[in-house]
Amino acid sequence: MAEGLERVGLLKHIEEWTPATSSRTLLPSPQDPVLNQAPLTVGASSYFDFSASGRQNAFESEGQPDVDGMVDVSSPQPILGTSSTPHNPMPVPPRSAPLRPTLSTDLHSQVKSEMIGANGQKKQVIVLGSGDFGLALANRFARASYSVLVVSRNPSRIRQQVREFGGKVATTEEAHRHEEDMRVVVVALPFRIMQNLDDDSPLPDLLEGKILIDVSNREKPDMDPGNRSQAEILQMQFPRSTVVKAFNILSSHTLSQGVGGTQVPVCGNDDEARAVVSEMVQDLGFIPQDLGHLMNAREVENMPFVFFTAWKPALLLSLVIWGFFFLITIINLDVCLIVRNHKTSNATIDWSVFNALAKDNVSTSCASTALFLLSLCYLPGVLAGYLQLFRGTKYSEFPCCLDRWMKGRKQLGLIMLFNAAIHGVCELGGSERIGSVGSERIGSRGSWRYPTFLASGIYSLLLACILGLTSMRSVSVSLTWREFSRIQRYMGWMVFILAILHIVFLVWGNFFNFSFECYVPSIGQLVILLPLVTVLLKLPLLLPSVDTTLTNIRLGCFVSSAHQNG
Ligand SMILES: NC(=O)C1=CN([C@@H]2O[C@H](COP(=O)(O)OP(=O)(O)OC[C@H]3O[C@@H](n4cnc5c(N)ncnc54)[C@H](OP(=O)(O)O)[C@@H]3O)[C@@H](O)[C@H]2O)C=CC1
Ligand SMILES: [Cu+2]
Repeated sequence: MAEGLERVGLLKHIEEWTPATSSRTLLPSPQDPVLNQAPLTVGASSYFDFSASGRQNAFESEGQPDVDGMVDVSSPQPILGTSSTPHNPMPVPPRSAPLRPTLSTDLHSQVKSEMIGANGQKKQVIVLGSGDFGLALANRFARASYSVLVVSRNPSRIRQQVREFGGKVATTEEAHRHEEDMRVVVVALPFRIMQNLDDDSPLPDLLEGKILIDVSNREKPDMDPGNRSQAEILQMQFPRSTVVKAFNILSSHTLSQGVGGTQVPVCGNDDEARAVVSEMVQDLGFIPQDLGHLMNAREVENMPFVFFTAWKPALLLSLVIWGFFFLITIINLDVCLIVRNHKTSNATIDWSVFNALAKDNVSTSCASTALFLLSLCYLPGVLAGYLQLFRGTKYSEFPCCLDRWMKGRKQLGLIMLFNAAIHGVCELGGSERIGSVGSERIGSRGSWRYPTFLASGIYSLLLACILGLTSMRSVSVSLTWREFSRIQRYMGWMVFILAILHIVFLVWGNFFNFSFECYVPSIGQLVILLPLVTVLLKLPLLLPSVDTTLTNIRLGCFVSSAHQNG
């Protein structure tokens, strides 16, 4: 083995201990072809992709969602990937400690020139294992013009398939004999197989001294953050190789569908090896997210187990709000009607009022929830504005609850749209209450209030749909930063104001009627309160002098000497 290494000139390099230096996020520029591959479905975060985009959406247009205030909304940001820095999912541990034996810079240049194709030749990679993931990855590399060698125990089984996408197949022994100059190996074998290699397995010889890309995932999440990652265990098993964790958050389906644009965490102890792998990630149309030390693979291996984490608080809150309004509609519109009828005519209870429960009550609850959630999208931005004015800077963190609230706005916004859409569709069929109860409130169909009430609701919903559409990555990439931010900010507020008007026309004349017929205020009175508070709080921020100060703060200027001194 040592002879083999000397022959390929590696042994003298791999003895070196090179401390890693800096962590770096390899993000493409807005001009990067990767970004312009439209339309890309972005892994798990497709549809209205507020989350992965570095841009702010309508529900984040104020108060700088980049909570630490390091991203300036006034200057163009790369469309994808900016979120990796402010929203880095894990802390990168200090990088000062000496690490494992790593590839030296010389070796890296050698690897790069041979593998990255600096001399005009094809970039090369070995994929170990011909399972679903191994073959999907090999295919993807071949499509990115790599020279791919798939190493299998049974090459004849997959030869035809691999040939079709332009790859080669070999056994481990053949690969070791003929492909010694291929420096990067993707280990696409189940982890337990790597742990139970036979003593006479030829694999260690093949992997010796190479960059090993560990794509393995755990079978269940690791609850103990102190436990070593599979990548670290692999590194211990092959101390003369350089292990880099990457690609594990993708699925074989994503790879074979040609989907790109997803952020792929890359971590390993060697800076240069990470750079090589990051470049490979980029070549496949993904966005490398350099997470530094291999220790971070502990978190990275847990990522595939994350299940709607970001959505849980927003969904729970929306459900509570919806349930509350549903209860109010039942009391206000149904029970109240029964009691009133019973009192006036002493007739038997008319259960037929509940006939509209499934449609009209649901529709009203959805409308109320939508407006309430819309207020919750804008209120934190307004509060953040006051906080920034008070502090005189954007370079300070928001309190924890405000921070989490701001980060949850994208989810709240989408749930708002969902509720508004249900309301819109339900009302398409006509509401019995518009004809009966509604006519008392909004006036007869001939009056100006009824069509204005309808129009404000319809326009609000349509604009909200446009907002949602422009937040889709495939649409947003076709807009400049300025276009995007203007649409999101101004259209967002238009949606909000129109939705408020929709309710104002509904409760017109009855807003100050506090008779509380069934001991609860009307649904209109309840639902309008928070939006009004939000708008009233917003108004002082629009005063020219306040607006200028706030704009300066958001451009990064300090306007408070107190803060500067502090
Ligand atoms: N499937 C997916 O979507 C994803 C998978 N991963 C990770 O990728 C790795 C591979 O996954 P996947 O392709 O689904 O796994 P599979 O079980 O489908 O394939 C693994 C391959 O390993 C080889 N193999 C199996 N047993 C042995 C053995 N005893 N000795 C040597 N080689 C063996 C086989 O290839 P051959 O017969 O050619 O030797 C087999 O096809 C795993 O670590 C997994 O966690 C990560 C992200 C997503
Ligand atoms: Cu409505």
